[in-house]
Parts: sequence; C-alpha cells; structure tokens
Amino acid sequence: MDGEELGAEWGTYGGWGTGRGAAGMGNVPAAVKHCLSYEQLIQDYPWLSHKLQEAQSGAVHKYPEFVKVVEVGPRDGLQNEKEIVPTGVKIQLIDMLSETGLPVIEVTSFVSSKWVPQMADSDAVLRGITRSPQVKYPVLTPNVRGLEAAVAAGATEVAVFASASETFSQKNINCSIAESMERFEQVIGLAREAHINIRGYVSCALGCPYEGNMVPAKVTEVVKKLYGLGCYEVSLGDTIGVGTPGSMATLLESVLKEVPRQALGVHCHDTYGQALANILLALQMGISVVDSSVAGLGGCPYARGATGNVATEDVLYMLHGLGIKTGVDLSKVMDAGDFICKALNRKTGSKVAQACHRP
Ligand SMILES: CC(C)(COP(=O)([O-])OP(=O)([O-])OC[C@H]1O[C@@H](n2cnc3c(N)ncnc32)[C@H](O)[C@@H]1OP(=O)([O-])[O-])[C@@H](O)C(=O)NCCC(=O)NCCSC(=O)C[C@@](C)(O)CC(=O)[O-]
Repeated sequence: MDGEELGAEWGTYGGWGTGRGAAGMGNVPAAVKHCLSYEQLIQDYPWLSHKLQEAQSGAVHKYPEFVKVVEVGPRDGLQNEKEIVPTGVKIQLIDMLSETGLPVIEVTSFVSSKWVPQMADSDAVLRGITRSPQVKYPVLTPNVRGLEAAVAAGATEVAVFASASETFSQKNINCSIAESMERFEQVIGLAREAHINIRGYVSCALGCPYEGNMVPAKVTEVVKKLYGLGCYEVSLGDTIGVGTPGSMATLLESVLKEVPRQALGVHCHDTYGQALANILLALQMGISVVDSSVAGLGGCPYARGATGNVATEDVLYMLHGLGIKTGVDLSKVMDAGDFICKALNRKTGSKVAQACHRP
C-alpha cells in the first residue's frame, strides 16, 4: 500500500468522514490502528500530514449543495452530426429538455454555415422553441455578425468561445487568440449594452489535438481575460477529453488563483472515459457548474477524434447519488435522450440510459 492509498483509508476511517466509525477500520493497516497519537501517526507516516490537515480544516470532500447543469446537447451535441438534423427535431429536443428542470439549455450557434453546416438553421431553431421562463437559452456567437443575428432572433444570453491553443484557435475560428479577444471585446461590449449576459468558453483547457499538453498558466491567462472582459461564467473545455483528475486539479489550482470558483464551470468530453472523475474532482474543488450533453452526444468538428460530452444522465445520476440538488428530473432527461437517439438512429452514449435499457 502506498502513501496515497493509506491516506484514502485514513480518510475513510475518520479524517473526512463518511459516517463510518471504528468498525470501519477493517482495511486500515495494523500499524495505523496502533498509532495512539496524532503526532505519532505523522511521525510514522509523514505523507499523511497534508491530508490530515485538510481533513481537519474540512477543506476536502465538501461538495456544493446545488450544481447548475448546463445542457449543451442541442448545440455541442448536434454540431458534429454529419447528416443534417431536421430543424423540427432540434426544436422538439429542446422543448423536451425544457420540461426537465434543466436551468440552462444551449440552443445553437450563430456561426458561419460554411464552417458548421449543421448550425445553418440557428435562426429558425431559436425562434421555434417554446421557452420556459425558468430556463436560460444561450447561443454561441463568434463575432459581431453572430451576435446581431442572435439578438434579432431573440437571444437573451450568448456565449463566446476562445481557445488556450493558438493552433486550435486558428482551426476553429480562423484567428489567433489575441485577435479572438479583440473580437470578443466588441461582442461583449455590444451584448452588455443590450443587457445580454455573456458566457465564455476556453477550449483545449486540458489538451489540444494539435499542440498536445497545455500549460495551466497559459489556460489561466485566457480564462482571466474572458472573465475580465465581462463573461459572468467561464467554462473550462476539455475539448478532446484527454484530462485526468490529476491534470484537472493542477489546472483548477492555477485558475482559482485568478478567477472566483463561482464564475467557473467544467465542460468535459468523455473520449478517454475520464469525464465523471474529472467532474467529481472539480466539485471537490468547489466548482458547481457542469456542462453535459443529453445521451452523450457531441464532439467538435475542428477537434479530430473528440467524442461526445459527458452524458447529462450520467452526471445527474452521480450528483443525485452524492445528495447534490440539481432541480432536474433524470427520467425526463432520459425521455429526451430516447427521442434524439431514435431520431438519429443511434445508441445512447449514456451508461445510465444503457443500464435502464434505453436505446
Ligand atoms: C468565426 C468564423 C465566422 C470566421 O470565419 P472566417 O472565414 O474567418 O470569417 P469571414 O468573416 O471571412 O466570413 C466567412 C463567411 O462566413 C460568413 N460569416 C461570418 N460570420 C458569420 C456568422 N457569425 N454567422 C454566419 N455567417 C458568418 C461571412 O459572411 C462570410 O460569408 P461569405 O461572404 O463567404 O458568403 C468561422 O470560423 C466560424 O464560424 N467558426 C465557428 C466554428 C465553430 O462553431 N466551432 C464549434 C464551436 S466551438 C466548440 O465546439 C468548443 C466548445 C465551445 O464546445 C468547448 C469545448 O468543447 O472546448
């Protein structure tokens, strides 16, 4: 047993509390059981000291009471579909999701249809949905033209999307990071004049399909910039799903020095099967905004190999299992997942839906 495992055992026994008492010591090594004092324990197992200090200060495993789940399926999920999804199907999906209690549903993108043909009907989709007063319906806007079109179609919240990687920025929005910030400054200025809230994304926060690993300080710089320009929330995008709880922790440690946790969200793709673990780690570090996609739909057209976002159903199952409130009805989300999977003629990417024998 190494120091890490031993630390975990100690946490289970008494440190950060799962309600197990001394009876829960079954797996604790004999040497630890026989430690009579805290001082002795630290002397024998020096690597435990930081864990014990954290446990005593209550600094770990304090999950948020409420997590805001941001549904990105209709946009991030569908944008990568090769076959054009009929506008009516998109609208019906969003209307079904509006009935689930989800507080935010990202509807579409006002981007160039040459770049993302699937989003060519953004105007019709935004105009066609039945809005619930409890739900926010942001749309992606890469430039002033996108913002103006979105506002004309009735958008009340928009999102700008930057990247931590120069190459990805060029491939995705055809400009450098610095140029994108100039564009976003204009977009955000105009949006604020129109009393429209702006969310921000930073893609490639944990890795880039072209540049590989990202330096946390560089990602932090981009997050800070978007926040400084006026984004009320910045979502950290693991665009190609390469992050692990280790790299997520390192990134958050860096970002949290510059931007308040209330203004941060995580957006995890599940390419390497790490998304739920990464989200759990983010929750432990105080993040309470999680992006996800119904049925695990998704991928980015400019990120080779990126698979779907973490499934909303799986995120809800985990959050509810932790006793965290979301206000979202999981079974209604599964109904929306059934609907879109049937429409796309594909199996759900949600493990929870699969376990419940959904399509
Ligand atoms: C930003 C541009 C437009 C620059 O594209 P560009 O080619 O440099 O721009 P341009 O100004 O030269 O315009 C080219 C054409 O697009 C038109 N155009 C210009 N702007 C718009 C607009 N807003 N709406 C509609 N049309 C527009 C413009 O009028 C022109 O049309 P033409 O004269 O040739 O007929 C382009 O690169 C683009 O649309 N990129 C979008 C890419 C995209 O949507 N990627 C996926 C979203 S990001 C993502 O998924 C990651 C995220 C957010 O989920 C987080 C994560 O997972 O990491």
